[in-house]
Amino acid sequence: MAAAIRVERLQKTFRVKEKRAGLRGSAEALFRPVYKEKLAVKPIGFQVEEGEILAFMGPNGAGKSTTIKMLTGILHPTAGTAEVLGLCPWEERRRLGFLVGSVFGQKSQLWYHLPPVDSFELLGSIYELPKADFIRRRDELAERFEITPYLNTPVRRLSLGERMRCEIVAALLHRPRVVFLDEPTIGLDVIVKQKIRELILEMNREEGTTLFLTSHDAGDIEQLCKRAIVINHGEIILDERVSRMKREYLTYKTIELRLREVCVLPPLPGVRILKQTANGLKLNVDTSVIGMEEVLGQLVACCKIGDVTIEDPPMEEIIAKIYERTERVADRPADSAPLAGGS
Ligand SMILES: Nc1ncnc2c1ncn2[C@@H]1O[C@H](COP(=O)(O)OP(=O)(O)OP(=O)(O)O)[C@@H](O)[C@H]1O
Repeated sequence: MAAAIRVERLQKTFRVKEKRAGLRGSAEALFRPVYKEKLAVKPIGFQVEEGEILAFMGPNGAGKSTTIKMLTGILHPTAGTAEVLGLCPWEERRRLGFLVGSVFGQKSQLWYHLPPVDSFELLGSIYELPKADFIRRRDELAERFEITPYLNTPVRRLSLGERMRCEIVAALLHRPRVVFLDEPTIGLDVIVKQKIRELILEMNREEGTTLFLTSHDAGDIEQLCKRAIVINHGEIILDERVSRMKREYLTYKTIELRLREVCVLPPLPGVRILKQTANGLKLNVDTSVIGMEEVLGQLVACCKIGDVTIEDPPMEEIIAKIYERTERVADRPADSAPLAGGS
């Protein structure tokens, strides 16, 4: 399989003004600014195969967006090389634009006061799509992403989930071979998140699109990706198959229940009660010990449930576990198995 994305020793340093304390410090900084270097992305390297869905995950400020911006040609790196579909993103940005798409969960590419159909029209012209092809593609995507009813509604009146589906359609109009999705499910509720994930998977299956996905959400990674790269402080700390990651780092979930009456849960191995009130129960489930189906089955059998939410461990905890294990591996003899399994 060919590589869709190839990155070698890619690095980005920002020059930032140093902050100084107090009023006097602020005045001095205004007239005699002192700059310092901020290493946002340390030299990193990886490859993404064509048709692969790669999760690029990490906590706030880890360097995910900076990496995506370099791979889409928005930012020039300080050093290193990258190729996306054989093109250098920052030198051949225009050509690359015809081959890749991007969705930024926190930044819209749709005109806020206009209906999506107008933004699509404009994008169709930018991508030089022949009129008939454009209309066929737009209508096919609108149907698949179930946005036909909102095509003529101004974006400002759409819910976040509706807008996100329109954003993805906008990114796919020109049949890109690689799509960068930066936090595509941020701020969405569980059901809408699930829908967006299904649509993303369908797009990969049906069109063979390579997907580069950043997310804080362990659920996105578990459900969408086979491989994940974890970045922290601008450095890749893990490049691993998601199945293995799930076994080693995503080993618990939190279940929160709203109850209609008091519930007495029998002791279950791997299940710890975090909090219990007359009408609520919060549990920690170690999924390496007990399956979620079994726990949910027991809960349904024993309790009158009003509502249930299931949460993945926060990213910070996953990172802490990775470091913990890295340290343990570093203590092992040199001939033992490496931490990063790659793809
Ligand atoms: N234009 C910029 N000028 C100076 N520093 C920047 C700039 N853009 C990003 N940074 C810094 O670089 C580091 C990496 O930022 P980046 O936005 O890539 O992180 P991220 O992993 O995408 O985080 P988040 O999940 O919060 O979006 C951060 O410390 C950030 O403050």
